Amino acid sequence: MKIEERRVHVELGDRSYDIVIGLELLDRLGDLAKEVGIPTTSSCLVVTDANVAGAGHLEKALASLQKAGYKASEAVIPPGEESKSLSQASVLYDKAFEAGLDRRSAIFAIGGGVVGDLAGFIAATYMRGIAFVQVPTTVLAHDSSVGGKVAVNHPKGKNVIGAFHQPKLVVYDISTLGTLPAREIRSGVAEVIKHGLIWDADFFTWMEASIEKVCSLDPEILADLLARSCSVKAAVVEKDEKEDNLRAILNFGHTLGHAIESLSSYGTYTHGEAIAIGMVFAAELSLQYGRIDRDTVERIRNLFIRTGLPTEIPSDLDPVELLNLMRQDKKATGGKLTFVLMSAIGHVDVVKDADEATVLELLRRLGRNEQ
Ligand SMILES: NC(=O)c1ccc[n+]([C@@H]2O[C@H](COP(=O)([O-])OP(=O)(O)OC[C@H]3O[C@@H](n4cnc5c(N)ncnc54)[C@H](O)[C@@H]3O)[C@@H](O)[C@H]2O)c1
Ligand SMILES: O=C(O)C(=O)C[C@@H](O)[C@H](O)[C@H](O)COP(=O)(O)O
Ligand SMILES: [Zn+2]
Repeated sequence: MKIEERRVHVELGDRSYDIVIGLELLDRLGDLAKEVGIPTTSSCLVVTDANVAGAGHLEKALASLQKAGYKASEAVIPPGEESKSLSQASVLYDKAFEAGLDRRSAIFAIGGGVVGDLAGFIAATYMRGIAFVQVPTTVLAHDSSVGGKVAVNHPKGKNVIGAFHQPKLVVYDISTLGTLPAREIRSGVAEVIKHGLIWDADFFTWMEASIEKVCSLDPEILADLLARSCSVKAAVVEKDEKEDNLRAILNFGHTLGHAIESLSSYGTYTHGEAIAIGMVFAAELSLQYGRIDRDTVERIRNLFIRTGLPTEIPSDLDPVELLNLMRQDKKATGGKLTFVLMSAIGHVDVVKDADEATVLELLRRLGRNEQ
């Protein structure tokens, strides 16, 4: 099967790059890297996880890089959020030295958000920063591969040790999504829905009409969907690369979502599942503030339910502990609770001093599954 390749440009001056979306792009990875000027004269390192390697995607990527003249070494990390750690970063620095990477070398991140965030963090810091190429292999990674946020986790919180380091190129081979478990497809769709909710009401309405087709991975529909979702992300990042203000809207649903991930030790919910719960909570809080009506909240909840995502706050998570974690969120300053709240579908604002009593009451009520 053939589809027309889509390209989304991210305009950031001398840090600009393209997101190339299409089928069987791994076979062209080496040539695409050469086109953006990554030299073949220095060694490169391909980072992936064991599931992605086991699905055959690493082998393809290595073959393509070698065919294009790159001397490529590999580093395969254990799958899962636990790998986004300083100890795993240390293992990768050792690999980078062993592979002889120099300041003109590049790192290729082939995988989901975990691989992309971790490998990007190594690229941002090894020898004070070298080039990297994002090769997303999950639906969710349409978000993580774009925008340059790279990080590892710390016991104090998610993504709290990190940097802004833009990739040179994003190669999104949607053929790789064929081996992705169904749960991970749904998880990634949560960030797509987020992009509609924060920026593009028509996109959200289109998702309501097409959600079943989206989850069935029809390549044409998928390519359109991912290009449109990446375009929202690119538009926001172009306006505010380092999250001085506007970029915080990309954190819609993440104040509670990150707290849920952290309190459940990153083991129970995927990132997409946690932020789906967080987005429904943010919609409910927006309703409490009189910013949107009940029908809008239910429209949002229904789309998540139809996607197969959770929407209820887990009753085993203590609301007070969730609140404490939300106070430490990166968006919060002076310990004040910060939420991204809606004023309509497609429109959100950052609210910097949400009332703690209101938030706690809502956490308690929704944790008992009352509406
Ligand atoms: N940097 C950002 O802007 C940003 C944005 C969103 C999310 N994130 C981060 O991304 C991470 C979540 O990313 P994710 O959902 O992609 O998780 P992930 O990287 O853990 O991938 C999900 C699972 O799918 C497996 N997998 C990946 N590709 C596969 C394929 N093609 N075939 C078979 N299995 C495959 C992985 O091994 C893993 O088990 C979180 O750490 C989150 O914080 C970062
Ligand atoms: O790119 C951004 O900015 C985002 O907020 C995108 C989020 O989907 C993503 O989960 C990001 O990693 C969260 O950033 P953080 O700064 O809250 O850790
Ligand atoms: Zn996210």
